[in-house]
Amino acid sequence: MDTTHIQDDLVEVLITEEQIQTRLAELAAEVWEHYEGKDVLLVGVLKGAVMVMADFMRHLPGSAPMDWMAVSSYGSGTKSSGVVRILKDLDTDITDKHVLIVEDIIDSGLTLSWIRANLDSRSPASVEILTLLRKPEAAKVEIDTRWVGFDIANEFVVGYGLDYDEGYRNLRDVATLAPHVYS
Ligand SMILES: O=P(O)(O)OC[C@H]1O[C@H](OP(=O)(O)OP(=O)(O)O)[C@H](O)[C@@H]1O
Ligand code: HPA
Ligand SMILES: [Mg+2]
Repeated sequence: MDTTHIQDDLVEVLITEEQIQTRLAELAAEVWEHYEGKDVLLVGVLKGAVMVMADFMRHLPGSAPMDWMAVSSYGSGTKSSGVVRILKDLDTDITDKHVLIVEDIIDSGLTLSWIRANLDSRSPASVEILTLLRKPEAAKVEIDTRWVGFDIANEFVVGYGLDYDEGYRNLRDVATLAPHVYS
């Protein structure tokens, strides 16, 4: 394990742990109201969405199942390759189910637009998207996203599940990474 202190590799905290929790609680209330009387399956996208899923679902007032897909498009760099690979598929048959995709970030949008098309092809009752972060200036494709936690500037961020080269996911806040780390 790297024993350098994580804070030394950061430029600035953009969103604090407290801000994240407050926003996730608001979103959970909206989502619960939206699906009133319906069963919804939460689909997380590994690995980045682990923290969002864990905290978001605990703000829901009632029970909801979760499932996971693992895809990768970023590898070890800071730019999306645009080539999405399924590393792990859902365990659940989503035919006729209401699906809510839970994501950490929409950057270029390439990953989610691919996932959404893939899930749509399985004849679910509905598919909606919730993302903690979105970078409007980085969008390469438009994505219909019903719930967004925070719109952020077009900078590479880490923490709260988001990695650079698999590191920094355990940072509790969302922060910008110092260029010395990746240049
Ligand atoms: O909108 P995009 O430009 O496609 O980028 C967003 C995707 O990139 C990251 O995943 P990554 O491929 O790094 O996998 P990870 O979640 O395991 O870190 C992130 O978690 C999103 O899934
Ligand atoms: O800004 C980012 N940080 C970490 N992972 C990412 N995947 C897409 N954008 C980002
Ligand atoms: Mg990543």
